[in-house]
Amino acid sequence: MFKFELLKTSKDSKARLGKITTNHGEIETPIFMPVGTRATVKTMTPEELKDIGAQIILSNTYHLFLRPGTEIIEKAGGLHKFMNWDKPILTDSGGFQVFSLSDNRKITEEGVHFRSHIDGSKMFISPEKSIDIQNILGSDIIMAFDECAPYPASHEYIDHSMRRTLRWAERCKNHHKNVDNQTLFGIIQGGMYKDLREISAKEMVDMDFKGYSIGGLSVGEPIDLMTEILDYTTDFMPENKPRYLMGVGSPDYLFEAVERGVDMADCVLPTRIARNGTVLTHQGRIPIKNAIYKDDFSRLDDECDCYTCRNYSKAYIRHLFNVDEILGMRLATIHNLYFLIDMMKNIRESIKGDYFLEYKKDFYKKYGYK
Ligand SMILES: CC(C)(C)OC(=O)NCc1c[nH]c2nc(N)[nH]c(=O)c12
Ligand SMILES: [Zn+2]
Repeated sequence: MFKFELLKTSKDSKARLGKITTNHGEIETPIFMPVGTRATVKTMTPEELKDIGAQIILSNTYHLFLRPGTEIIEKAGGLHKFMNWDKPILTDSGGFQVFSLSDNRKITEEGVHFRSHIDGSKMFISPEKSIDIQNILGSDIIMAFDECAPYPASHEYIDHSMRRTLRWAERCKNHHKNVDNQTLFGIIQGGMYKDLREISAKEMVDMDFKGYSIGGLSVGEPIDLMTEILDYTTDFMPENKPRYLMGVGSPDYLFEAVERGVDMADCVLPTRIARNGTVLTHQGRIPIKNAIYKDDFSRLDDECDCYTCRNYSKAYIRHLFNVDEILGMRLATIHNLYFLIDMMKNIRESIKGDYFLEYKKDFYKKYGYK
């Protein structure tokens, strides 16, 4: 089953509070979703994810199709069982990954021919194939197969790509049968062109999906351009359906997205930068490997009460990174994910109490944003 309840919309911005109900549990929005591309949120156990408050995680059609392959996951009884995660899972459709991971790919009306980035073997994914794979994975929310167009790109290229993505979305909708257990979201494309974003949004809304993603943003464009296109696009999206901004996950991008009416976001940022020792704190990012922390016995962030901050010092975590100990990556990941998940909890509280814009201003000032 799938239900989205819009609980409150702010008076002084488009920020809103919602609740999504799925077969595997409820999701309070706005929400940040940790990315577990290959059936694991890197370095974290499911128990640790629950402990930091993760409500839903992402996984990826393209990567799991390549390894371990759908046969193994089917035999395991689906992705929830395979990875021992009994809360909601959202899978991305693989389109984006094909475009960003594999070279010498060929896009045709039928689908995308590409070579596996693992062993170079010839592969093919179509809208129908993507739906079939996601059906085997058994994720609660699945994505239409789209082309996430490169940035920058000409109006002509984006127009052509966006219209093909619309035709692919239609094919996904027609092919998707498991509607009771899996909910298909359409993905709005259109690059940085408002006219194309409007066409994509209106056509997608006409196809009546249960939720909509905004794709093709945070692809390297300046944040002001991202927020301008996002602000324009959300106005064409139905109030009573979730809005999911893909690939967004630094604190400022999340605040800007929520302010413009976005309910869901995902990004590898917090987990990826944690593994190379960049820690998110309320005073901005800190490079924990830096020697200045070698005898600093304070916690990573004096306002954080995550497992890492309650039990370890900067000096210890810097030591772990310095001698390449895996625990360092784990402790930094726990903290970075908790930081964003807790920030989103505070954002939900601020919308509830009608002080979202004030909270954003305070956060930006402390963090060092403009
Ligand atoms: C470069 C990063 C990953 C930061 O952002 C984007 O590319 N943002 C766009 C994006 C992320 N994930 C997607 N999945 C799909 N199906 N389509 C998309 O457009 C995207
Ligand atoms: Zn912490």
